[in-house]
Amino acid sequence: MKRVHVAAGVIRSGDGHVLIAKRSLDKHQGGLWEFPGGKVEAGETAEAALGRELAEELGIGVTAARPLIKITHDYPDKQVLLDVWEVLAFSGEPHGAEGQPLAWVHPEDLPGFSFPAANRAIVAAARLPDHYLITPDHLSPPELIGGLALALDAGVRLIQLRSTSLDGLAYRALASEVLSLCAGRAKVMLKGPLEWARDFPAAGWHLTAQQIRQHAGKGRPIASSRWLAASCHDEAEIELAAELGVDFVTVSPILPTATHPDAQALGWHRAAELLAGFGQPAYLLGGLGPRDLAQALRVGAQGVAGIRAFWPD
Ligand SMILES: Nc1nc2c([nH]c(=O)n2[C@H]2C[C@H](O)[C@@H](COP(=O)(O)OP(=O)(O)OP(=O)(O)O)O2)c(=O)[nH]1
Ligand SMILES: [Mg+2]
Repeated sequence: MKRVHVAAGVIRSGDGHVLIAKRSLDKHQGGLWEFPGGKVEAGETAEAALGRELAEELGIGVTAARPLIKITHDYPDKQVLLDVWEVLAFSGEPHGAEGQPLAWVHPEDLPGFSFPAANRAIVAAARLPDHYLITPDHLSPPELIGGLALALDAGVRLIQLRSTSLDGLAYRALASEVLSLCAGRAKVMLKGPLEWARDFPAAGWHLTAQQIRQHAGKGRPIASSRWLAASCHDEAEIELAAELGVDFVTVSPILPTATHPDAQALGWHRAAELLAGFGQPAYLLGGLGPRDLAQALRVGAQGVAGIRAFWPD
């Protein structure tokens, strides 16, 4: 079976709602909601197909878009490559030009809609920002809270609270404080023993590579309503993370870093290869800063993650 290349767009309103459309019953995956788009024609680029399909289906003109995620999925009757773009700017007012129902949905409400099976990663990607802040180590809790408050004001929306220099009790106390600070403003990912997860229902969990290996074959360790992420460094870890059903990963180190000068950096090319086979959002980490975002998006990542380059001074 030949894989069908599809271009689809995540379109946002001024107040951050996302546009979805209902597929007509006579179509493949009919009756389910979709991100508007359609098949890439022979000789056409995905970006051109996106513009053509959104003009045909919604009557809008796409003026700026950037890659969001690529998903390879095999339905029993069809193989697709969904090439999903974030539409950054468009002209016109979207309407169902083919009679299809439309809905503007808050990103956090997307999981409540019925989409084709391939769309799980698109929904995750549409809800995640393009920067993942990992807190620096060796800061006192008050310094950390102060820095996080500045980061929130600067627009950070996804935060991993690292723990290595604190004992369990102090980390848990800090985690509670960070969760109150970030409530309604940023998603917080905690790290630590999974037994702690039930005590922090508002937090997602970020697994270490060692935890992915320990949980291999045991299925997703926390409820699917919560964010689950993992730190990956090679293909084997990415595969184990995918089997566990993680929502996103970090992949590192991309470039050599001052703190790990001897670690073998993956480089951009290898990062692209690793991401092509994954199909969930991935943040690239290690020696990168906000200036590397465009390159990270080009190799198929959701965005960039970092510690120093992202921490407000
Ligand atoms: N547009 C879109 N297609 C999706 C999504 N998820 C998903 O599995 N698909 C699948 C369903 C279809 O098999 C294929 C898209 O084809 P399509 O029916 O939209 O193609 P088209 O707009 O060119 O329509 P047509 O001319 O064939 O009627 O991708 C999604 O979110 N958006
Ligand atoms: Mg279509």
